[in-house]
Amino acid sequence: MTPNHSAPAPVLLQLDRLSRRRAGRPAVTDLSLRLERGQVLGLLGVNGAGKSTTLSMIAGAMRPDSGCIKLNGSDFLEQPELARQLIGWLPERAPLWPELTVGEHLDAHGRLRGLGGAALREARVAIIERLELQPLARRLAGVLSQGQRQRLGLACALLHRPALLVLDEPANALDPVQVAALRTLIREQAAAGTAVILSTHLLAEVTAVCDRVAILHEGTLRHDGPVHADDHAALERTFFEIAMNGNPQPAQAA
Ligand SMILES: Nc1ncnc2c1ncn2[C@@H]1O[C@H](COP(=O)(O)OP(=O)(O)OP(=O)(O)O)[C@@H](O)[C@H]1O
Repeated sequence: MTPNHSAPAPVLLQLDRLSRRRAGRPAVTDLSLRLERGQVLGLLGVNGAGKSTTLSMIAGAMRPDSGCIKLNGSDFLEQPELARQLIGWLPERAPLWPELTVGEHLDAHGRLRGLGGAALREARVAIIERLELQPLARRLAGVLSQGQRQRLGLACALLHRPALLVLDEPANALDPVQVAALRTLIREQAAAGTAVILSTHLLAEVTAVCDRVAILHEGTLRHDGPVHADDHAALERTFFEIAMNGNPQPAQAA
């Protein structure tokens, strides 16, 4: 067999021993993870396992108590503007201004990310078309359905073509048609080189779109390994074993 001498894919995101306490209790402890360009990582764990806390730290919305985050090789905590440029974040509850229209949201998000003029107009047109938001463009966010709000949040996260997409339960409130469209969108982003972290409670989403899965339990990493699209049962076994028993095995390197 010919040895594979190709260089490893470049690491985009590196978490090194990240810890954060919330309300006086450990929410995330000593978390280390790496993510390469074009990779889709599923983040699983039971309620309260630390997924949203982890994603908030990665998105730059919450500072870790200790540990290091590197984005594109740079210390992200010392350069918070990196988060605005390189990351698109869909939080668990996308914060929207009810009195702004869908189009105005996209403009505001674009400006926050440094887009303006023709670049902003072009990005807005592209994302409205891609997420089929044309019929909603002039509608106020305050009158959108939950699923429509989620799609607007996704559009805001994608508008500036981030290198890293951080999605916290993105399938929440989406109908089955939109869930299928979301899967296609995530794979499309990965094929274009975007790294994606996807927190979800839906194991089927992980099997369908993720290359790798990390499972948290009580704030610590209990599993980090590849996802086998043809073996959903293996993912279920690993997930439930960790959910029920904590972790009988040390975390595996991907
Ligand atoms: N606003 C908050 N104030 C205080 N503690 C919080 C807050 N939000 C979360 N926590 C605590 O931090 C820990 C991790 O919670 P986190 O929301 O990160 O978990 P999660 O895996 O995203 O859960 P879920 O699946 O329910 O969304 C939990 O112990 C939780 O009680």
